[in-house]
Amino acid sequence: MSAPAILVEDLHKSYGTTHAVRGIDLAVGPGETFGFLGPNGAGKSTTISMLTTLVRPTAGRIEIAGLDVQKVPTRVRKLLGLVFQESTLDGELTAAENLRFHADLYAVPRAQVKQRITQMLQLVGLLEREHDVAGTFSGGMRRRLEIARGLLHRPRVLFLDEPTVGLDPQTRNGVWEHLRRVRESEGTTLFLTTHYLDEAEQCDRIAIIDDGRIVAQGTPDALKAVIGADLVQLRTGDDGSAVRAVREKFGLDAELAGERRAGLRIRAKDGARLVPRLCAGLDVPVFEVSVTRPSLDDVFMHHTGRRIR
Ligand SMILES: Nc1ncnc2c1ncn2[C@@H]1O[C@H](COP(=O)(O)OP(=O)(O)OP(=O)(O)O)[C@@H](O)[C@H]1O
Repeated sequence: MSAPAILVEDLHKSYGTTHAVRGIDLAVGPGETFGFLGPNGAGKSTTISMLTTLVRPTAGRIEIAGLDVQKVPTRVRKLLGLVFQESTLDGELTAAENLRFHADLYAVPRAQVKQRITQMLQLVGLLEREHDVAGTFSGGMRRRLEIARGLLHRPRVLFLDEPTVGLDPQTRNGVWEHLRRVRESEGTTLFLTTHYLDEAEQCDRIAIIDDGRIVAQGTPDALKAVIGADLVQLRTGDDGSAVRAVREKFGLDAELAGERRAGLRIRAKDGARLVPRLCAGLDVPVFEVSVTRPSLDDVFMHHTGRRIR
């Protein structure tokens, strides 16, 4: 059996009295897309910096494709591709020149460089901009060029720290379309940090990180299944008696939404089926109904008591 692409055991990092990472364990399989989801300051960047040999852990162990990051950092670095929050492209070089510079740094065999650059630019949809200066590229194009560059030397793992932060939703979708193609055609393991819920949804598995600890880990569906039920929200003519009726007639867990006249909330397995029965069975007028499936934000709330933002 091949070694996990990433193996982390009891990882810690302190900066003076700030305990940024407080004992993280995880294993990511080859070819998997793994997301690290958490709010600002949760410890995502610190973790990714340790995984990529840029920051020394205070304690713990990291292996990339079976190699110990602290014992053989130089060998590990060759197995990694990096896309960081801040662009590190040279704006005065063309797209192809940026990639060629990287190919030299990573000693990509000369005979392969030209073809590999063409392949990667094609993969991220930038082949026709090959000879344009990177400084003229939009934010989304720059990010795609960085992804191409990160993959050029065929890394085992491509690390992406907040790969679409600051991009508008449409551009973010575009970047993800290309990341999906990367998964399919290159089979690279992707490890990314994000505080966007929709981005986390794209991952095979995610770890939810808060205050330096992983509070939950699994596939997005499995994590949402822990919440177990849809949220049905109603606004009625008399929310108090509606809550009592839902409990007595339907045997369901209902509560007032908080403020006066803010409605009531019911957790139920199949919200859409419940709604017509509720409307028919309640003796008070129903003004508004909504059914929400559990989101990763609900999962975050469930484990931390807070919203991700
Ligand atoms: N070089 C450093 N020196 C001191 N404290 C640091 C350093 N880097 C990070 N920290 C602290 O460690 C904690 C975790 O920060 P980190 O940047 O890893 O979080 P994050 O989840 O990546 O958040 P963001 O998305 O805002 O980057 C924070 O309290 C931060 O202030």
